[in-house]
Amino acid sequence: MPDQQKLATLNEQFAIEGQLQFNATGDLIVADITNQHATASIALQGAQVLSWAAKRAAKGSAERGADEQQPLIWLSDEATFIAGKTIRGGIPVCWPWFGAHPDREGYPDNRPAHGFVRAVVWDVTETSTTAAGQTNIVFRLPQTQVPPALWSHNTELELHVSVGATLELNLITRNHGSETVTISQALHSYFAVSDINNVAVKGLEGCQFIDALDDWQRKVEITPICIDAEIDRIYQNTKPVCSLEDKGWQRRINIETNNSRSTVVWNPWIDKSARLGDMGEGGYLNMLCIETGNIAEDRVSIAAGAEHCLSVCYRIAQYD
Ligand SMILES: O=P(O)(O)OC[C@H]1O[C@H](O)[C@H](O)[C@@H](O)[C@@H]1O
Repeated sequence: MPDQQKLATLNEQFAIEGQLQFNATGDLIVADITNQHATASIALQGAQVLSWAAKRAAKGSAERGADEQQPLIWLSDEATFIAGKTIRGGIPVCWPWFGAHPDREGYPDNRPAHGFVRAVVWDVTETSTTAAGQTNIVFRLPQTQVPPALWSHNTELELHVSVGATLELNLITRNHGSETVTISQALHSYFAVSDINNVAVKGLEGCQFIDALDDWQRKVEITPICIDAEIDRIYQNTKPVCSLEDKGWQRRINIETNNSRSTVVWNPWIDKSARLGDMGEGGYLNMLCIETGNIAEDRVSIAAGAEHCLSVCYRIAQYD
């Protein structure tokens, strides 16, 4: 159970009647959002979006619900909501490094994969609504959650989430120090799919990728990507739009990005799912990660006093 006093204070300060409320899920506090467009939930731990689903079109309307309410985001049946433990699914924030720490040599193994911000509790600093009926929430990483042994730079990190007819995320890194800071980062979105055998990723054709499953070799993508085995690739210098086509659910998810040069495509398939242990029975069949970020050669340098905003907008469209 989370701290009841903290939960009450959050609701007093930031709840929006009929739209946004803070609730307990396991050990964690979650912001539950509902508005005319969609429902969503976001854990304060990691500022991790856990769900988003569009609302059905009004009854009697000729317009078909954009996706017939299939969820956008996949969350494992075996996800746990335990303080300090990463949650399998949703949209984890990977920062200030993606994957293993870049300086693996000589460090004890206490540098968590994908950085340290996904397993700590963020503050809520602002909630609001817009005339178009969107609900916005801003999270900030508290300085007290930055382990100096892992990150000694004077930076500030915020995640702005907008829940409306689309789901939008803006990850802002501000460099308050006196030296340039270099980060790699990703919004590690797990998408729900009807069946992994029904999907294709389009828009990465022509891009170079690093194949993490083939000795980190550099290769070039030729065709849209269909998945029938484990896949773990970091596409570099990608375009600002790619899409996930799902024949089973007759929908396309457009992934529109800004200030993102890398796209990761990941599905652990059978053996790695067994190793991970929290994917759920057959979970790999119903998810695909397409992650928006800046990784490897695409990592970002932020000058003293400057800021960087990594943005993504997920939009559900008809399958064609
Ligand atoms: O198990 P995690 O630390 O959450 O990482 C899950 C996955 O994240 C990314 O997609 C990486 O490319 C994969 O190599 C990794 O297995």
